[in-house]
Order: sequence, then C-alpha cells, then structure tokens
Amino acid sequence: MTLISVDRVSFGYTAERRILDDVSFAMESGDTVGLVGESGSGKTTLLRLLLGLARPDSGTITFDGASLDPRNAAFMRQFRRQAQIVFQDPYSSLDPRQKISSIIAEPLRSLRIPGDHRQMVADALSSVGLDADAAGRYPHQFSGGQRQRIAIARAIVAGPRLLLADEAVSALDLTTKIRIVELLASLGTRMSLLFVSHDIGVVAALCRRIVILERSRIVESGDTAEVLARPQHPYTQRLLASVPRLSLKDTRS
Ligand SMILES: Nc1ncnc2c1ncn2[C@@H]1O[C@H](COP(=O)(O)OP(=O)(O)OP(=O)(O)O)[C@@H](O)[C@H]1O
Repeated sequence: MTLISVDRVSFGYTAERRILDDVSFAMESGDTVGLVGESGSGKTTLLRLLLGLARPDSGTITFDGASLDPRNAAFMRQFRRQAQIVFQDPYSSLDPRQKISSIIAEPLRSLRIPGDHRQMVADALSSVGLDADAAGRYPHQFSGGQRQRIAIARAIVAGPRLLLADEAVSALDLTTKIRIVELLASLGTRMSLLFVSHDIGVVAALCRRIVILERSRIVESGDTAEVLARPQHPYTQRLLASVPRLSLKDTRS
C-alpha cells in the first residue's frame, strides 16, 4: 500500500529560484527509502514539504491516500502522530533544561495522546537500547550516540508509521554511526523509514530503495542494490565513485 506519494512537486522559497523541480516518488508501507544528494540539492526542503511545514508551489503530496494540506488542522493533527523526524545534531535537538522523560514525552503531550506516558517513555527507551533510569537524567549526561537514541525515542514514542531521518547519523563517529544505523534498521521493520543523507554508503547499508536528487530534480531511483550495481545517471556514477561504502557485515566483526 502506498504510504507517501509525491506527484510532480515543485517548490521555491522565492519566486526566482526553484529548490525542487517536478519531483515525483512514492513510498510503500514498510519501505526503507534513502534520499541521497549533495549539499544544497533540496533534501531538507523536501522533508519540510513532507512534514507539511511548507506547501508545494505545484504538484501534490498524499499520505495514506489523503492530500497533505498544512491548512487542514484536523488532518495535520492526525498526520503529526503518524510521521515523526530525527534531525542531524543530537546536541542542539534536545532541550538541555529538560529531563529525558520530559523530552521523550513531548509528542505525547503536544498531540494529546492518552495513556500512561511514563510507561510509553519507558517502552521507547527500551526500543532504542537505553536503560529505564535514563528517564531521570539530563541531555548533558549522555554521549552524542546516546543523545541520538534519545531523539529517536522521542520520534517513535507516539507510534508513528513513518520515521523521517535528516542526516541522522552524519554527526557521529564511525562506530556510533554503525550502531545507530543498526538501530534504525531494526526500527525499519516496525515503521517506514525515509532516510535523508549525502552518504551513499550508509544508505546502501540501510535502505531497500534509493532516490537520487541532483540540484532540485530526481535523476534516478529504484532498488538500492540495483542502482548501486548499475547506476544509469552520470551524477549517480560520480557520487558512487567518490564515496566509500559502509558495510554492516564488514564492520560488525
Ligand atoms: N528558508 C530558506 N530560505 C531560502 N532558501 C533556503 C531556505 N532553506 C534552504 N534554502 C536553500 O535551498 C537550497 C536547498 O537547501 P536544502 O537544505 O533543502 O538542501 P539539502 O540537500 O538538505 O542540503 P544539506 O545536505 O546541506 O542539508 C539551498 O540552496 C539553500 O540555501
């Protein structure tokens, strides 16, 4: 079943410059999709549109068959529960004044989700591999990798169907990066994952499908293994030639 459908979407922050130009792709339920492109190609902008934080100038985005319209408050309330995001920098994305329990429970409060929030936070912590006693501590007491686990716990606590990750492992050292990629891979069995990265190696390790964005346009997409084995577009070929691959199998041993 199609979860997200992006159909001929164009967008610019100003009238003079298009940041996304006639972009189309679809994501099935349960899919792991890597959106790859160089800095400035429009990846974060596309995520902003997918979250309903901005509206396309033309084209449509649908979620679960319904048009994603930021002006439709009732739809957006439902949608926010179903789609959550993890950002790049685990240092700036967590409020240093709040305990971890409060940080992780934030979506439960803001989306007014009923139930035992304490238990939901404990479940989310367990899902990301952190001890329950982390709930009573503050962000500065954790490493970068642990902070990213906390950010992921916050993103999954409300049980989203779609997890968006914007360069979510780029700021981490290699060993930590591999652990977080493994965590995302395990979560990818429970929810759909759209993983935005300039790092084709990480996408190769994590994502079943890949979408390549070059300067506002999608130039290639398909099964990750196939695209990487036989890249058709010169941009994909250049990207592949310049980036070392990260293999989970090689690095686990
Ligand atoms: N709020 C904004 N107003 C005007 N221009 C913007 C705004 N945000 C981004 N841009 C421009 O849009 C283009 C695409 O930016 P975007 O952040 O989507 O790229 P990206 O592929 O995510 O890059 P990176 O990998 O560096 O994060 C860039 O040229 C950027 O300068």
